Formats: sequence, C-alpha cells, structure tokens
Amino acid sequence: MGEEVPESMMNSSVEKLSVAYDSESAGYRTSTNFGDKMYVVEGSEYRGKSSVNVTIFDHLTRSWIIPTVLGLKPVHVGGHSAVLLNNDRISIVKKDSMLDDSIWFLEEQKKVLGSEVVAWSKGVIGNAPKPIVISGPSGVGKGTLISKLMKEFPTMYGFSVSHTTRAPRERELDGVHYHFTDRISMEKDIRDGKFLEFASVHENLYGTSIEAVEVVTDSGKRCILDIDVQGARSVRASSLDAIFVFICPPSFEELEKRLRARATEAEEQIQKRLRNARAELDEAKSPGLFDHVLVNDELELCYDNLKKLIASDEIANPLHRSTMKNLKVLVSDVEVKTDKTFLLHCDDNDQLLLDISYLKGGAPGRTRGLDVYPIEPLGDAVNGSTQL
Ligand SMILES: Nc1nc2c(ncn2[C@@H]2O[C@H](COP(=O)(O)OP(=O)(O)O)[C@@H](O)[C@H]2O)c(=O)[nH]1
Ligand SMILES: Nc1ncnc2c1ncn2[C@@H]1O[C@H](COP(=O)(O)OP(=O)(O)O)[C@@H](O)[C@H]1O
Repeated sequence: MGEEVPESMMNSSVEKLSVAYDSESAGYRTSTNFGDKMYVVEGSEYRGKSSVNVTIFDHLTRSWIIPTVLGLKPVHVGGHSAVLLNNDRISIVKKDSMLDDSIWFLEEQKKVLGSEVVAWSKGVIGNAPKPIVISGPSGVGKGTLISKLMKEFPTMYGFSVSHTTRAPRERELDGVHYHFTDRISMEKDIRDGKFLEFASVHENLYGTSIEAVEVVTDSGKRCILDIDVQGARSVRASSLDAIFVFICPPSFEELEKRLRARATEAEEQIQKRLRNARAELDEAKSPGLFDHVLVNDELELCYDNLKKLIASDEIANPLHRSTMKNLKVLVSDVEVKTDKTFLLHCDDNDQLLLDISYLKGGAPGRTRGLDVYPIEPLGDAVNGSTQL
C-alpha cells in the first residue's frame, strides 16, 4: 500500500467508495477518521470467497498500518456503511444481509508489543442475561453446585465449556465438561484472539473461548463460567458484564478432605491444588473482584444461597428483550441518521429504525442492547422524505 491517503478518502468521517477490482471480484470500502487515525474497512468477494480487511492510516506518521484483527469477522456481501460511535467504536452495517448478521462493530484494543490491535464484535438485538462467573479453590464444590443448577433449570442456564490442556478424567466428555486440546493449538487460538480469558492453572492451560460464552447467551440462557481467580480477574477487565461469585470452603481441612474423597487426582496434584488454594483464598479478598462470597459448608444451604443471589440480581436487573429480536429481514440498504440511529431499508419494502443508544458489552464478544422499531411501509420514504 502507498504512503499517501487517496484524496477521496480524506476529510470525511463517513464515506463510501465502490471499487471494482476486476471482472471476477467486487469490493466496497469505507474510511472512518478516529483520533489521529483513519480506519479503512474493505470488503471484497473474489471467486465466491468473502474477506474483510482492516487497514489503518496514521495521520501523524503518514504511514499505513496493518493491525492484528481479533474476533469473529463479518462475512462480507454487497457493501456496507461505517459510522464512528461515541468516539470509541466504528459501527459497520452490512447490506444484503439478514438483520441478525447486519450490524457489526470494530473496536480498538490494547496494543500488543507496540502493534495496533482491533477486534470485531457482532451486534445483537435485545439484551441477554448476565453471565455468572463461579470461582473457588479446587475441591470446594463449584462443579457440584453448577450441576445442581443445570439439572434443576435446564432451560435457564447453560455451561461455558472451557478449553484445557489437562488430560480428561474418567467420565469426562470432550465438548461437555471441557474441550480437551493440546498446548500448541490452544496457544495459536489465544494468539488469534479466540479467547475471552485464559490462565495457567495447576500447570495446565485453561481458557474460556468467546464462542463458549456467546453460544450459550445467544440461545437465551444465562451462561455459567467455572474459572479460577486469575480468569475471574481477566473477565472483570473484559467487556463481559457478569456477576462474580467466590465459593469458600468451611475450612482448609475440609477442602483437603473433599479433594481426597473425590479421588480424581494423584497425590502430587492434590498437593499442588492445596498450595494454589491458599493463594486463591487470599486473592479472592481483592476489593472489587467478587460480588458475592458463599461458604459451601452444607451443600443444600449453599445451593439455596446461590439461587437466591441469582434471583435477586434478576429482580434488580430485569431483562429487556426486544420483541423484534427474531425478525428475519434482509437489509438492502442503510442510511445513517445520527450516530445513534440508522434507517434500515429492507427487501420487503419496509423500513426499520435501528437504535444503538443502549449498547452493552463489545469486542471481542458480542455487542448487545440494539433495538429496532418498524416504520411505516415505504412510500415517499423511498425518496428520503419520511420524517423520523
Ligand atoms: N481461568 C480459567 N480457569 C478455568 C477454566 N476452566 C476451568 N478453570 C479452573 O481450573 C481449575 C482446575 O479445574 P479442573 O482441572 O477441572 O479441576 P478441579 O477444579 O479440581 O475440578 C479450577 O479452578 C477451574 O475453575 C477456564 O476456562 N479459565
Ligand atoms: N458441601 C459439600 N459437603 C461435602 N462434600 C461436598 C460438598 N460440596 C461438594 N462436595 C464434594 O466435594 C468434592 C469436590 O467437589 P467438586 O464439585 O468436584 O469441586 P470443584 O468443582 O470446586 O473442584 C466432590 O466429591 C463433591 O461431591
């Protein structure tokens, strides 16, 4: 790519350029100024294969940057519009896409080794229940409590299936208890930005993929994560808005008794888990990390307390589910009305007003909280004369 920005891409925060490459490919490009940089999003199809590339022009150094791009990318079709929102993300609205795949966001992430990083996030209509992060030392009873919850309310809760490099235990199933993997593939997936968080626990690698949480949440269930304290800290720092619960043993002796009685680990592993347990119990006291601490002494009592705290959160934060969430329309064109509202022209001659005033979450996961409202069927509006 050359050093200079083409004249046609300057001086505009929202700009669309149609580009024809050759007879077999077609592309569409937007350039959006954001601080000292201009983000160029270029979608193209070549021999039936779609790609979306992001390049950045740094106005200060007058040089082009190819950033590391994380997250699930949109599949590009007939073009897109771009608009800068709240000075913190760029919204991309795809044309010729179903509504549930039409709204995407591009966000700047923390630099890695001095290099620019951006991440994609798919926009979702309506809100979702907050995930629940459950942490606590090995053997405290996290798995037991989570299983009880899932058994009693199978349609309400879903488990985030983590990846791990540890070997499966007897009766553990791949894809159910964990995605069992090897270190090389997991490290590659981490580099590719597929993980919300990861940590080295008891000398194995564990991590929550973005997909693991989002598939549960997309299905309308409340996602439950069983992760260690380091993982909880990473999730706290991420865009995922969750409730954090720490499960404590009634005593260290009881924890050791449970670990031994479970009989899933060799002595060396038990010792390692007990050493780490002391550190976790200390770390859990960090201010602002956990919202709730439950002591798992009598199992039924602890389980009731867990259900109570989840119920009280549900009452305090009632869900706003858009009635239009499952609307299946093909967005044929997009008009940016304000930085919070877009007018979506649909293939059946209807128009929808997309409202992005109340976004929640974001890259590298989904961006939720979008809303859509139907507008009178097209008439004069085709010519742009409808008042919003
Ligand atoms: N950070 C992080 N920790 C995880 C994840 N999945 C499991 N863990 C934690 O890893 C630790 C070991 O889990 P596991 O090997 O199943 O042993 P157990 O805790 O003794 O049952 C526990 O503290 C889990 O909470 C994950 O995706 N991320
Ligand atoms: N409240 C409790 N009282 C006695 N034993 C318990 C209690 N909660 C769990 N256990 C037992 O302790 C062991 C460890 O529980 P588990 O759920 O595997 O812990 P974690 O998932 O935190 O490692 C299991 O054998 C489980 O049956």
